Amino acid sequence: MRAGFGARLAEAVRRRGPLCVGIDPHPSLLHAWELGESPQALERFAMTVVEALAGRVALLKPQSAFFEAYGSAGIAVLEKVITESRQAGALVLLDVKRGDIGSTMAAYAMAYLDEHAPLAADAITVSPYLGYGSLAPAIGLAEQNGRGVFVLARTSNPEGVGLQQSVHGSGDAVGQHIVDCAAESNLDKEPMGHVGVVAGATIPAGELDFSALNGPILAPGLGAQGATVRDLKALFGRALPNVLPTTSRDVLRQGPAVQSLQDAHARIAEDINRQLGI
Ligand SMILES: O=c1ccn([C@@H]2O[C@H](COP(=O)(O)O)[C@@H](O)[C@H]2O)c(=O)[nH]1
Repeated sequence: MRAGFGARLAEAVRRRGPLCVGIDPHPSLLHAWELGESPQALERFAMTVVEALAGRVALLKPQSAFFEAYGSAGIAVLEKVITESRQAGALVLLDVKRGDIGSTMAAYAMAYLDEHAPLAADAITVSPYLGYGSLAPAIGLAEQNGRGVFVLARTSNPEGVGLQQSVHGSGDAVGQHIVDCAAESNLDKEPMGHVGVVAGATIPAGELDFSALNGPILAPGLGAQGATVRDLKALFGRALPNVLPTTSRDVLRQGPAVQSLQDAHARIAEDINRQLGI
């Protein structure tokens, strides 16, 4: 039986470091790489990133939207990205941000977290807007299969502030409430649980308390969205060992040469290690 996602992630980060790289085939990047826009271009782009980084990073994060845009041909490329990244030793966090009523959530769970699903990833992102409880089928199936989920708590985009800082019925801000719900799911799990949260690297320091989380924190927003490695230190404090700093465009812009992608990853990873000691 596969070990729990928390244990698998902790081991991967110990070996390869915490920096997660996103595979976001923006049309503008496909053009910058002189590939044009087609399913073949999508495949060339995505598989170049896999070739460059799947043997080096703990976690790759394909952004599903950019693959879905090409219909079934794009989904076929996404399947290949997931399979080959995992074969090269990277864990795959599929950024699909799914969320629905429980019975439909169960179908999403089967699509991405079941052993035999063509798009099965090591973890997926999920949205708690229909209530944290509605995510139970995904949280349950993930645990059963040694996989994980990352729940949006406080996103990196400026539009998220009003909703995520508003006060929930519990009396806490919505973002903090989600962190606390995830903490409950992770209670007593060693070395940490399989329910992570997403907290943007762009949010103000001190807004969220992660002390009880006992799970991973995905921190997007580095680089293209303006956050710096230095921001992470103030923002996450003692929770830093659980943080997975994440960047997509900052690395992808350096392509198409495999070596340039690897150099960009190494530069940011070194900066994280030097400044944060993680
Ligand atoms: O709060 C969030 C949640 C997810 N994302 C995703 O991460 C990447 C960021 O890409 P960059 O090029 O490094 O800006 C992208 O796929 C987003 O959908 C996020 O940015 N913020």
